[in-house]
Amino acid sequence: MDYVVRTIGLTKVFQGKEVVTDVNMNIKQGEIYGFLGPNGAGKTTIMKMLTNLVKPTSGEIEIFGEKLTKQSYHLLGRMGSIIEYPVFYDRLQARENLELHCEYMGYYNKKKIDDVLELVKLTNIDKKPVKDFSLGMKQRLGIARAILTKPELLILDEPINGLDPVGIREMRDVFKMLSSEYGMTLLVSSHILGEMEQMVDTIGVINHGRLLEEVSMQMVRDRNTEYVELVVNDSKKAAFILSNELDLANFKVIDEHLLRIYNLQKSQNEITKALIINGCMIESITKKNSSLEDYFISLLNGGSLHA
Ligand SMILES: Nc1ncnc2c1ncn2[C@@H]1O[C@H](COP(=O)(O)OP(=O)(O)OP(=O)(O)O)[C@@H](O)[C@H]1O
Repeated sequence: MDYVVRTIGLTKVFQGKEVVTDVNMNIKQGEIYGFLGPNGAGKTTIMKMLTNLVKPTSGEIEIFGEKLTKQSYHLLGRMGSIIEYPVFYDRLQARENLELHCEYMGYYNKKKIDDVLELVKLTNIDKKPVKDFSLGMKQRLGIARAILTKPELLILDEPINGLDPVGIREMRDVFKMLSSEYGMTLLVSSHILGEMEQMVDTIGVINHGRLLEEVSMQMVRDRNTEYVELVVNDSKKAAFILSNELDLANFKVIDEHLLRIYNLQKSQNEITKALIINGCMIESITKKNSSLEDYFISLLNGGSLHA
């Protein structure tokens, strides 16, 4: 397996406080890797270590198979990033900011500037200084700048912060396109699960500086089974009917009124009928999906992701 990023025991201590602890993360070539965790979990600090903005206290970082050191300018040149808020020359226009970035990076191709502006859907911006941009527009401009030199690895800290739902969808499409068409590898952080779940291939869940889980999104989806929720007057009685009359075994009594039936092999009609005939009163019967949110929240020990 080719990994674009690997960290081994990555740890950071700020003023005696450990904010990143023994993180071993693995980002595969060409994937979109999502970093999920509440504010203050340590996402930004890890991203800063990956881009040499912060020095690790201990542990190692490998990027493109090479160990990252203070002198790794050649590795940094193959990366693009926005960490925390993108900073621009506020009184200049978007295009002027991008031209300056090209010069700074030793890269000049005016055609590319139009391409990236179009890609992030920043239009009708001529003559407007960046200081008049909305937060969403600044995010788009930041992404345009980060992809201008076609990096192989793109690191984006909360890139969809400040975007409206349409903007979020557009950015998601841009990220997917960068990964599928340009083979770019992306590391994207967010504290909102809903933003991540439709976009990433692998998710790394981080809390209190620890990587709690690194798992493919497909595996997470497979784990989330559908079930039928039954609200009845007497769940013990209902359980008896389900197993004796309908031969069902895969259900769970949650409390005295609530049951969940997994891997349903009978129709809801059959269940309702059997329960009623046998004298059990049904208040409701609903098909449900145990949400991804439940899964991640249980992972974070009941702590809310929306800090
Ligand atoms: N330069 C610093 N000096 C001291 N403490 C710091 C420094 N930078 C970050 N921290 C602390 O490290 C912890 C992790 O912060 P970090 O910004 O990495 O979290 P995060 O998951 O990115 O959250 P956010 O989304 O709020 O940026 C926080 O408790 C923060 O206060």
